[in-house]
Amino acid sequence: MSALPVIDIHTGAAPVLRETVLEFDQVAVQLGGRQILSPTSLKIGRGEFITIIGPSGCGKTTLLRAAAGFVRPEGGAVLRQGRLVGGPSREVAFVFQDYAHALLPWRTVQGNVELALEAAQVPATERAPRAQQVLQTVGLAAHAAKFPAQLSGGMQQRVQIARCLAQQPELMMMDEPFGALDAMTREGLQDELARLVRETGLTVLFVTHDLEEAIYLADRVVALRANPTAERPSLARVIDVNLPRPREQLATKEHPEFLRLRRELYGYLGHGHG
Ligand SMILES: Nc1ncnc2c1ncn2[C@@H]1O[C@H](COP(=O)(O)OP(=O)(O)OP(=O)(O)O)[C@@H](O)[C@H]1O
Repeated sequence: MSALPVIDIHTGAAPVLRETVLEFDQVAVQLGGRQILSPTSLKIGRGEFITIIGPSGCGKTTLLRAAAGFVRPEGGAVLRQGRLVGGPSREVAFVFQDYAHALLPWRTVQGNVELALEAAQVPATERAPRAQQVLQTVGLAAHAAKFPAQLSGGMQQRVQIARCLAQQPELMMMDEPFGALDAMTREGLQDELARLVRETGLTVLFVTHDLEEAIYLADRVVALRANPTAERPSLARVIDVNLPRPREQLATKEHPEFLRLRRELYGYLGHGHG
């Protein structure tokens, strides 16, 4: 099993080796007769937080869908733990931007979380305590009996995240999960997610249009390019974010390294250079 050298920014200890959990090996995807992803290679280590940025339509969602086995590449391969990804698996959870449609409105918060446990054929008697435990983790234990429509957008998104955690996935794919939320709620959820990832050791691929969010959350930021060609492939940049953790909204975003990264990546969100 290959491994990536990584500086352990949590402890400041000597470089550690991370086992590769997901590998894109020359992955190429065409949709509607158009090349969306040109051959893209990337190795992702266990517990890494990868954010993906790039202009609209450059294939960010497509990359997540290929990783989850929803899209079959016509070139190259996606490997999970060294094994070819042939289709969807419970080891990979998906969090969508549109929480309102992701949750079942006629089920309570707890009922929505239990859905993941039903799908995994967890015995009925174990479902309630496990759902309650996950709801505790995301701070929603007191709201277990409510219905989604009785919750704020941020809380509904936490229910969706709780449902994914209940699935006990290895990888979490998050497609602009906080895109529809107001700035305050969004920042709160960013910090909560960073904590959850630290505690669970989950590996996350997170698509966002928000450059600050991308840097704030990431161990590495992956910048994709639209309309790839042989000379200008999909993978524009992969940038290490060596900001200390745990991060803080004000202190981290004022850190000189944060500002340097922000300047460096600005061009890749359609501001002219890419
Ligand atoms: N099933 C499909 N058939 C044909 N074309 C598709 C299909 N799915 C996506 N596309 C096209 O592929 C391109 C990449 O889509 P994708 O959703 O991956 O981009 P994205 O970078 O996530 O975009 P956005 O930032 O706007 O969400 C887009 O031009 C989209 O219209």
